[in-house]
Amino acid sequence: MTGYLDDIRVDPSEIAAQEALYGPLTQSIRSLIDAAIRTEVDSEDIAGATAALTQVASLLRARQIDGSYGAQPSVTGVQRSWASPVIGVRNPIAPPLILEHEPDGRVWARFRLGAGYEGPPSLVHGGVSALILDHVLGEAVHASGHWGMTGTLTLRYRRPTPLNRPLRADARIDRVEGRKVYADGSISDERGITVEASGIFILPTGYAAAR
Ligand SMILES: CCCCC/C=C\C/C=C\C/C=C\C/C=C\CCCC(=O)SCCNC(=O)CCNC(=O)[C@H](O)C(C)(C)COP(=O)(O)OP(=O)(O)OC[C@H]1O[C@@H](n2cnc3c(N)ncnc32)[C@H](O)[C@@H]1OP(=O)(O)O
Repeated sequence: MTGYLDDIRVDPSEIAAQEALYGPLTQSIRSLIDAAIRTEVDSEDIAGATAALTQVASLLRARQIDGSYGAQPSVTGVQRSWASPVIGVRNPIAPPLILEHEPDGRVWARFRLGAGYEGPPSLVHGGVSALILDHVLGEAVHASGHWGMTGTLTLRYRRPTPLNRPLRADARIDRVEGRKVYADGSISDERGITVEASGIFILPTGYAAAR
């Protein structure tokens, strides 16, 4: 059965080769998203860009996987995350976050969010903060040797989160109660915490714990 945690293994050098191939494409599309939001070129140039992009899309569509990215071959589950909207090497809407893991289980990342993540003018959209915190808390759960679906995610937006400034996300697990793992985290700017999160991640009925 295809499940949440398919574990299909491939050679790490193949993963590195794919990262080298797809990483620059993704970065180029990220830059394109920002360019499209902020461009002020005239209508002729917009029409030209639209035509060129239609061509690029049909080039990429010549051969595709069916449906979503899903579970792909991986040594560690890494490629399962390549379509992630938070860390995905193949997802241009991912900022992306480059996650660091501490020996004590804490997970953190430094990042910046630009024009594509705006909510209130010049500020980060609250749903984007929720997306990031969901993922980073989930990673802390996974780093602790558990895994689970997000059951409940509670956020407290303490101060506005600025666009185009250095930000940091942090997460750690608090405790494990049966199939439920409780995790906490935050997003901070240079002045301190802007958003706090706590989450309950639940191993679904019928699934085995990760390790
Ligand atoms: C994509 C997710 C995981 C994939 C893992 C893949 C690879 C791992 C690699 C890396 C992972 C790294 C990072 C993770 C990245 C991103 C995280 C994103 C996560 C998501 O984006 S995920 C999508 C949103 N998420 C859902 O789509 C959940 C939909 N939902 C369900 O799938 C079920 O609803 C479920 C499973 C939640 C529970 O179902 P169930 O049948 O297993 O649970 P059951 O009823 O038996 O309850 C057992 C005990 O949990 C309590 N309980 C039940 N529900 C609760 C709730 N909602 N909140 C708080 N407590 C709850 C009960 O009160 C009872 O508590 P008690 O034992 O004390 O009585």
